[in-house]
Amino acid sequence: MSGFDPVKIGIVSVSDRASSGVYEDKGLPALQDWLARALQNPLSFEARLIPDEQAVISATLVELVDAGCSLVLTTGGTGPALRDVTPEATLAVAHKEMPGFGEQMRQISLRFVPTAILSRQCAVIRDRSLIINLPGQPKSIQETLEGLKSDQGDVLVAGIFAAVPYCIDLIGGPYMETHPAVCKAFRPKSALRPPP
Ligand SMILES: Nc1ncnc2c1ncn2[C@@H]1O[C@H](COP(=O)(O)OP(=O)(O)OP(=O)(O)O)[C@@H](O)[C@H]1O
Ligand SMILES: Nc1nc2c(c(=O)[nH]1)N[C@H]1C(S)=C(S)[C@@H](COP(=O)(O)O)O[C@H]1N2
Repeated sequence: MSGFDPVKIGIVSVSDRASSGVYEDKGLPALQDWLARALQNPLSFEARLIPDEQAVISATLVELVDAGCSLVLTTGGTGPALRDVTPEATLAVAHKEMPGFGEQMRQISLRFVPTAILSRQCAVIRDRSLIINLPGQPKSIQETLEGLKSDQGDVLVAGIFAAVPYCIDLIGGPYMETHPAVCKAFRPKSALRPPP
C-alpha cells in the first residue's frame, strides 16, 4: 500500500478517424502514459474512443463522472472544423465553467505552435469531477499538461496540471500527489498534507 488516495480518471479520445480505424489512436496511450508518469497515487482509468458526435461526447462525460472519475481528460475536437464539437459537448454537461484552464493552455500552446488560438478547449466542473479538454494532436497532451522546460529542467511555462490537484481538493475529491520532476503541483500552505 502506497498510502496515497486511489484516483479514478476518465480519458476520452474524440476522433472520427481513430474511432473508425482510419488511423491508430495515439490519444488514449498519450494521456494514460503522461498521467502514470506524473502522479504518485494508485490510478485506475476509464478509457473511451469515440467519434466527433456532440451527443455521444456529452453522454460519455456524464457516464464517466457518474462512474466516480474525479478527473476526466478529453483529447480532440476542439478546433474550428465543422465536426469539432468537444467544447460544446463539455459545456452542455457543466455545472461550473473553469475558464482559467483554457486560457492558460492557449498561452502555453503558443510557445509551441502559432495555431494555438484555434483551440476552443475549455474546462468545467460537473458534480465532484473536473473535466478538461485538450487538443487532438497527441504531442499537445504533454505540452499543455506539463508546460515547457529548459534543457536544464527549469520551468519556462507552467503546465495546467500544476493547478489540478488543488482544484480536485476543492470539489471534495482524492488528494492527488504529483512527481515534482514531471509537474510540481501547487497548493496553498493551509491545504498541504504531510506525505503518507
Ligand atoms: N486520436 C488521435 N490519434 C492519433 N493522431 C491524432 C488523433 N487525433 C488527432 N491526431 C492527429 O492530429 C491531427 C489534428 O487533429 P484533429 O483533432 O484536428 O483531427 P481531425 O482533423 O479533427 O480528425 P479526426 O477527428 O478524424 O481525428 C490529425 O490530423 C492527426 O494527425
Ligand atoms: N500544444 C498544442 N496546442 C495546439 C496544437 C498543438 O500542436 N500543440 N495544435 C493546434 C491546432 S493546429 C488546432 S486546429 C487546435 C485544435 O485542435 P483539435 O481540433 O485537434 O482539438 O489545437 C491547437 N493547439
